[in-house]
Parts: sequence; C-alpha cells; structure tokens
Amino acid sequence: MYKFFEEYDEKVTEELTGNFKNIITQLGENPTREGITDTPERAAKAMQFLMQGYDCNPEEILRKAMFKESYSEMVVVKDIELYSLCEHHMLPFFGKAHIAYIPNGYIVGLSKLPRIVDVFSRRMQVQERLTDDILECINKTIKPLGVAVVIEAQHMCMMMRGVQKQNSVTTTSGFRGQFEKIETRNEFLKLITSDLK
Ligand SMILES: Nc1nc2c(ncn2[C@@H]2O[C@H](COP(=O)(O)OP(=O)(O)OP(=O)(O)O)[C@@H](O)[C@H]2O)c(=O)[nH]1
Ligand SMILES: [Zn+2]
Repeated sequence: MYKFFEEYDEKVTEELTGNFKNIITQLGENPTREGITDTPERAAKAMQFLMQGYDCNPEEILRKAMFKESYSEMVVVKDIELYSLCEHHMLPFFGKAHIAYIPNGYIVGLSKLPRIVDVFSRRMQVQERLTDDILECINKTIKPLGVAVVIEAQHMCMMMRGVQKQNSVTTTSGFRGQFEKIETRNEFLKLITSDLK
C-alpha cells in the first residue's frame, strides 16, 4: 500500500528532480553548490512520499480488517497524529485526529483507523474535507450506528508566512448517526479531552 524508498517511480523522480533544480535556481540558490547537489532529488522523493495517498484505496484498507462482533459501545481512537499539505500553499498542516464509531455488527482493526487518516492526509487537502473524507469512508465501509471525527490542526501557511499566527489551532468535526444526538456526542467529546493516556 505504501511506497518505500526503493519503490519511487524513476521517471517521476527524474522529472521532479529537474523541476526542483529549476525552483531552487529561480529562488536565488545554486543547485550545484556543494551540500545541496542531492537536494532536488531528495525533495522529489519527499514530495512523492507526502502525496502518496492518491495511490491508496482507504475503503479497501478498512474492508480487509472488518470482524463480526456483537460489541455495540463506542470505540474511540484519539490523538492520531497527522501531517498533511494545504492545497492552497502546499505547506504542511499538522495535528491530531480523534475518531469514534459505534459498531453495527462489525468492528474494524484498530490500526486501520490511523492508516486511513494517513491515506487522506497524504494528499493536497483542506482540513474540512480531510475530516469529511475520513468520516464518510468509515460510514460507507463499516456502516456503523454512528461515527465521529474531530481534527485539531495548525497550519504552517498561517505560521511561517501570511498572517503569521503561531498559536491558533483549527478544529473541525463531523458527526453521523447516533453522534448526531447530543448525549452521544458529549460522551465522545468528554473521552477525547480526558487526560487518560
Ligand atoms: N478553510 C480552510 N482554509 C485553509 C486551509 N488551509 C489553508 N487555508 C486558507 O486558504 C486561504 C487562501 O486564501 P488566499 O487569499 O487565496 O491566499 P493568500 O493570499 O496566500 O492568503 P493569506 O494566507 O491570508 O496570506 C487562506 O486564508 C488560508 O489560511 C484549510 O485547511 N481550510
Ligand atoms: Zn495554506
């Protein structure tokens, strides 16, 4: 599912390397300067890594690890770290995702939830769509009684440049099924804000 170092597409890497050489030159650096001669290729591979989410099928990831179970209480996986690229500036935004679902006959392998967070994060994104992508993927695939996703993130495009605000955190959320009821939603929000580690 994931690309590894040796699996980078040679042609894409070569073309991206050329593009990064041009970018470096246009920005006033000398791409042949000792110390950065390999940088265009490193950048080419880094960007392919950060954008590998287009080649993956997140629904398949969940489907492969669905297990029939009668457990029907809330399952919460919180503090899932994420790194994505904002589609406006291609600068990182990063933070945490919190996911909950209430099974409806099937549970899903726990690790698969962070895996789908990675798949959707490793694309050009806005935080709102990232939140919805994760929510809809879980809803469609395991058809739970309810699903909730909260993402808290900081955007480098608001920190390093532009408005230059270092401490603002953006929170987005989505709720389906039983999480549309205020008590269920509150139970989830209480669980993700608890200090239990
Ligand atoms: N809603 C939303 N906006 C985002 C996200 N990531 C970046 N942005 C915003 O996208 C907007 C793009 O606005 P523009 O005015 O076209 O771009 P800009 O001139 O670079 O804007 P500034 O960042 O304000 O300097 C900015 O307000 C960013 O803060 C995101 O995930 N969600
Ligand atoms: Zn941005």
